[in-house]
Amino acid sequence: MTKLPVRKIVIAGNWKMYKTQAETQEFLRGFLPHLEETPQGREVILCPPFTDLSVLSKTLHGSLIQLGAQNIHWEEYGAYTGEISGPMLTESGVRFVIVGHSERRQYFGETDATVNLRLRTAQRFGLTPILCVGETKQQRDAGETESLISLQLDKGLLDIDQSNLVIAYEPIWAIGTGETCEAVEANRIIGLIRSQLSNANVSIQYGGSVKPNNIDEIMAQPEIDGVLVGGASLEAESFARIVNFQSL
Ligand SMILES: O=C(CO)COP(=O)(O)O
Repeated sequence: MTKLPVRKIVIAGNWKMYKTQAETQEFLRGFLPHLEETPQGREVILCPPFTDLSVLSKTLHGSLIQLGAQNIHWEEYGAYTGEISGPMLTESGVRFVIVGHSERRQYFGETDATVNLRLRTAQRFGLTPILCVGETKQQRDAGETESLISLQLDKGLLDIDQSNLVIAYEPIWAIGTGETCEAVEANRIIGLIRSQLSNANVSIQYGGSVKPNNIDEIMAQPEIDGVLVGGASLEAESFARIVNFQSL
């Protein structure tokens, strides 16, 4: 199957809880020159900690990079210590927001229901949510991968506009472990995810130990439209190699 041109290539760096503002400036000095070689039509997104957003939005103005956030609360404002709202993000130049990352589900009590609320709110404020789904090693070994992901999609995507959405398949056992899901297997799961969507043109990423040495093979898969990168997005040279992947 050939990739339809309407499915955008979306490459995002999830910086998690890494990089001060000074470290962010340093990263940009090394990274930005590489974007001159980036082929047209690739969406490049950086999702830094909140404190880096305004620095980045000033520096990145006019560049190819779009800004993403790592969380959004479902209320516009209120007594929600530690949370951040849609208007705060859009004011900082944010266009995308990661929702339902496995680290939020695992450590911060995120459920499919709260994921759905956050997705709705992101869209309400004109942001494009990146919904993360994926199974643990235990669930994979028990043969539950397909049913678990199907449930995450069913509940997460309730009443969500699929024309303004990115999905990331991130098998939890492949995150930060150096153990990548085989490209062919990631392609299979992403195909299954697509078959459950009402809009077949949603861009679907793979995430989990994406590195310069496996990016070309991953992006050669027909169902995979991009990547969500953790560790390898923190270093300018390695993220540049990923963004400038070569088509096989
Ligand atoms: O969680 C991830 C991106 O959201 C993946 O992290 P790693 O690339 O470090 O495995």
